[in-house]
Amino acid sequence: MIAIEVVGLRKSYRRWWRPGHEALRGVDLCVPGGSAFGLIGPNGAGKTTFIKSILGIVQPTAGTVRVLGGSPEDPRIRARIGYLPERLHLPGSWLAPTFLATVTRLKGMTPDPAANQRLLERVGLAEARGRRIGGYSKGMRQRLGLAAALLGDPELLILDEPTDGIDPLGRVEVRRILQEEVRRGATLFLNSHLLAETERVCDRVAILARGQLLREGRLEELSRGGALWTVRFAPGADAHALAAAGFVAAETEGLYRVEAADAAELNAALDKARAMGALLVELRREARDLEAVLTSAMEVAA
Ligand SMILES: Nc1ncnc2c1ncn2[C@@H]1O[C@H](COP(=O)(O)OP(=O)(O)OP(=O)(O)O)[C@@H](O)[C@H]1O
Repeated sequence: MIAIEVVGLRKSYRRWWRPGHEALRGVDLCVPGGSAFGLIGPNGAGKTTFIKSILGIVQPTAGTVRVLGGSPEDPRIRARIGYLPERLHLPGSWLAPTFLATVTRLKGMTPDPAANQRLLERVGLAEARGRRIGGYSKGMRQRLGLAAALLGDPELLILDEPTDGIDPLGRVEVRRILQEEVRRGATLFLNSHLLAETERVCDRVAILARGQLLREGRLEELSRGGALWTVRFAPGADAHALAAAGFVAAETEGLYRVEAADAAELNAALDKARAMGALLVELRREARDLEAVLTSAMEVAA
């Protein structure tokens, strides 16, 4: 099943006093059901516009959007989605249980006080349930927003910066909740500027910049694309000769790094090493972290 299918999505924000700004410039994207999908990109890339478009909050200028097999404007589809917006507007004079009960009703479900209490416990707000929301800290408001998104075990969770304002230990808890949701079978669509968070939670990633998709794919494939290899030779290898063949000695004895764009280049380098008596005992490609993947995608696009 495909959870989100977007074809040729464009969005121009028009203001009467200046020409329209094109926030999305022809985005095609397919998010498989059950995946944990991370959208990353620099400020102003169009990530929030993309999220609002797939939720039907923003009307696309062109293109088609299908979510859970239907239109995001269909209330029956919306009821199957849990959404945490980037900017939360919460009623300050309310208590958290009242807020959750109201959101439950708005989603067309019957409020279940016991289930909502468990949800507040799950997001770490059990002790704050008797306090007015207006007195909550930014992180607490964010936790409440997450609880609202989780109401009714939605099939698709769309979270825009879910850990914004949440302290480091709280982030670990949120990450655990997101992982539990994916294990339950929910599809997760996450926009986070914390790359380490996306890296830990998501199995697929898309990079958006200046309204266009630069890269998309499985995280392990995107991070594999590097040309750097770590090689271990058996003790006794001639370091000087290896250096001349392009093998740079690493911190640990016997370990070397070599750059090779493809299998042919790598094997040519290894043949040279073996010809000088070096015996290969270990070989692995250096994985790039998400920051390196993003940086290189941005450099290529520049
Ligand atoms: N309502 C709006 N009216 C006019 N321009 C807008 C509006 N919303 C967003 N934009 C513009 O569209 C572009 C994309 O904005 P968007 O908020 O989607 O980016 P983003 O990737 O979510 O950014 P950030 O990471 O900083 O939150 C920006 O240039 C922004 O100024």
